[in-house]
Amino acid sequence: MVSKSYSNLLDMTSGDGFDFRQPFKSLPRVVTSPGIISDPDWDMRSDDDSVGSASSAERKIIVANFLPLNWTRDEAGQLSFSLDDDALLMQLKHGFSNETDVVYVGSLKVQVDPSEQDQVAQKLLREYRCIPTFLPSDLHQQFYHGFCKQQLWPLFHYMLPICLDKGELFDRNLFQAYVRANKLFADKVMEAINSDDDYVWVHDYHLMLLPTFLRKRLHRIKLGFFLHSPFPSSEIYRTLPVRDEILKSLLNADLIGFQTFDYARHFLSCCSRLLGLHYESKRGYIGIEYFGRTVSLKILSVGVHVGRLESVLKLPSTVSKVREIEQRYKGKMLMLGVDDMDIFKGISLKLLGLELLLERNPKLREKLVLVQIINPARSTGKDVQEAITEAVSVAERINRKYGSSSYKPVVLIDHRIPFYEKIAFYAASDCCIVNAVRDGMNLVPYEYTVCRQGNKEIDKLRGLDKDTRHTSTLIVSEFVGCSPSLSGAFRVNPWSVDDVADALCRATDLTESEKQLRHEKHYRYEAVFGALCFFLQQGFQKSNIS
Ligand SMILES: O=P(O)(O)OC[C@H]1O[C@@H](O)[C@H](O)[C@@H](O)[C@@H]1O
Repeated sequence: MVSKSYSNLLDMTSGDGFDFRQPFKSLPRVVTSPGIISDPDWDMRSDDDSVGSASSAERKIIVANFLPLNWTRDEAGQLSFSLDDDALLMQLKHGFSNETDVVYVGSLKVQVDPSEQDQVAQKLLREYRCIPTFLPSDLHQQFYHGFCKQQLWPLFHYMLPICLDKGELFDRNLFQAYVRANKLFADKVMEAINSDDDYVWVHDYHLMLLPTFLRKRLHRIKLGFFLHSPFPSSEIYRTLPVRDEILKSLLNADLIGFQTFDYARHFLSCCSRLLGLHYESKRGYIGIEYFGRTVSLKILSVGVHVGRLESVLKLPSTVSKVREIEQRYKGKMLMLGVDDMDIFKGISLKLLGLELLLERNPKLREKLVLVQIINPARSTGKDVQEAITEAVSVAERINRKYGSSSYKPVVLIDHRIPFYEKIAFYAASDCCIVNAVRDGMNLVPYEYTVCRQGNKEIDKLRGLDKDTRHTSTLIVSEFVGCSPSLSGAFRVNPWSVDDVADALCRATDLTESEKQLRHEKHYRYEAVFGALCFFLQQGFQKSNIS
């Protein structure tokens, strides 16, 4: 069945015939009959499309660019999949009750031949409750590597496209690919929706047009959107040629979640300055009136799953890795950086800070090591390649200047390492530094703090008793979302190499009791508030959407 509204959407994907700026007129928000929605104009599903039965348990449909799945292909070309327990989306599941049926919709990180897609889709649904979107590879390229990574990602991290010849300028073809991809995701979400009680929770900047497509097709949908990345100041956001389309689409959600108050504030400024909308703020609740609907805004900061980190920390492989790392760097202060390879992580600026520190403090040479773990880049852009080359070249220069045959001040680990090994590095490091020039939240400081608290096995390894107070030292850029919550960290302006070098220097000079106090401040926050944040993230509850 192709309804009138559906054909409009098809028009829109060809770049004309549909105006995103038309809001949806208010229809009654009351669900009149539980179960299958019967309004044919809004309900695009057929019975065959549905996943599960109408009487099944509460269902959350989590939509994200990538499914939380790892894949491998054997020599015969046979694909196999496994759940990626480390994926943030998997962590969200821990907050739902066992009765909740969680279904994921998203892309696979591997291209699947059309002849295999049905079989793979059935298997993934049956075994992992995952519904793959199977974007054609040219569409994925233009949507993800084009519009998302080259245009939205920089802008949302405050970088304006000023270089005309670098392919940074707004490209309407790439935007159309973004529209087409979002529509394909919407098709798959519609397959997953089974009843009016299902909640759809859309994640991140890749899918900002999904609320429009979904609201158009199922007006009474219960729809939340969570932005993992920053939402920039209105002065930056307003430069986006499709600013109204995206803003209005987000307003088609019932609930919009942001990592920090500042990002929500920027969003509100955009709504008021660009769309002339009013909002109401009362007792921690912010509501925007939008064509007869009230859209709620919430701060739902992502946190870490403390229990999961603790269970990995306990593994014998982790404990023996901690021992190995501590022996390798015995007698040296171990500093740690853990970043994805991305132009906004400030890795080279961090290294320049270290270089200045060693230049100014000869007595620290041979005494400290920075281990910088760099997860492989997801973006294929030239800018990322340049950032890698730059970081490697600064690290080599530092090692040439201040290293020796038995000492390297900088150790770059530029490949993915197993999760337990990362956890072991956290546990073994005296100091952790996050120097991003902009980042939505950044969970590294929280993971580091939990791991430094250690456990009985690690204390035993170090010959410590159960009353030992633990220590940790954090240096954190003031431009990352988690920064305001870390009152015991050295906050730095990552653009100031002097500032970074000073913070590194102060970190080398802390007394034991200062390190304990700073650690305890963060650990208390993490164990109590961090867990709360984590569950708030699950807080896409009935009360949030009336
Ligand atoms: O780099 P991608 O694939 O666009 O993914 C973006 C996301 O990457 C994650 O690693 C970050 O934790 C998120 O904050 C971010 O939004």
